[in-house]
Amino acid sequence: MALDLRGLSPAPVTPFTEDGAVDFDAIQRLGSWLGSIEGVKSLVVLGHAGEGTFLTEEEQLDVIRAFVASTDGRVPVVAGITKEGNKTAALEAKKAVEAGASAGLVYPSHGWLRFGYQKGAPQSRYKEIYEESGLPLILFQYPDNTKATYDLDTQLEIAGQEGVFATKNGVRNMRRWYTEIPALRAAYPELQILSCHDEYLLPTMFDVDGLLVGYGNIAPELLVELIEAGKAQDYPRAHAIHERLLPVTQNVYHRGSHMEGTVALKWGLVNRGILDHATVRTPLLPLPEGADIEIAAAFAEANIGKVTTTAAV
Ligand SMILES: N[C@@H](CC=O)C(=O)O
Repeated sequence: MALDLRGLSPAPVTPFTEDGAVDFDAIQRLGSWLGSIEGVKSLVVLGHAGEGTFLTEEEQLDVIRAFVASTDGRVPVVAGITKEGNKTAALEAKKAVEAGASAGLVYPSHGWLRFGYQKGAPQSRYKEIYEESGLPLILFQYPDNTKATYDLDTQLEIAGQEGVFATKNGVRNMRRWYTEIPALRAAYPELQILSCHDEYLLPTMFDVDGLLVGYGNIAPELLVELIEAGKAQDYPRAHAIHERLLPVTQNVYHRGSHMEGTVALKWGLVNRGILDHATVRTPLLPLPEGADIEIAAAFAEANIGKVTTTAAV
């Protein structure tokens, strides 16, 4: 029975202490709060929002364990699998299983971003990772404007492989979205389709089973509602949620680069009362002066306040 991600899968940040170590107390606060929200189906760690590739291998495994422990194992943890070679990625997945991960989000091999991929290579990556680790896998579709975006045939072949049960789609090209999502659905009705278009979720909400997003760190309650509205094909309700979120979306995701979004997410969590500060690891840099004040104003405008559940404090 495949893991059910038909709802919200936030990609939690990795909190750090002010001197740069992984902050396990903050992971406990963040994970237990997110995991307590109805509609949250998994926590996806070690992705971009989680600064996964900025952690040592030992820290990566500790982070998986800590997020599993934060919900007493009730909410499955999905681990980002990011190593460049198939063999190294497969071993990474195997260790993630040992640390308690229930599924893996497989990133494209980094070099493909610059050079593109050989036909068949992405399929071999998923196959080798699954064969070595047995970890159920999520197909990760990168944006159309990168060379690591998979054409439809490649996606269909990966989606049909043993062990692949979901896709996280961030293609950011609606022409492709409108043809490729229906084609994936028609070929594999059981494939779980998740959008990750953090910076403009609304247009994708009516075709998906859920969201796998960094945005889920800071406004999980409203995103769960947005998913429900999308599934009900209730455009006015979805649009109203989008409008309410807009100041936050603009201040977190409509920034200079998507990388800044991760830093902004941490400021968002400061506003929610989950983090005390927004320390990140380089090459991420602090946001320009004043951004924290603008983010706080955006949360106030959207009427998103501090978390009050006892699990979080
Ligand atoms: N929304 C982003 C998050 C990065 O992992 C994406 O499109 O993948």
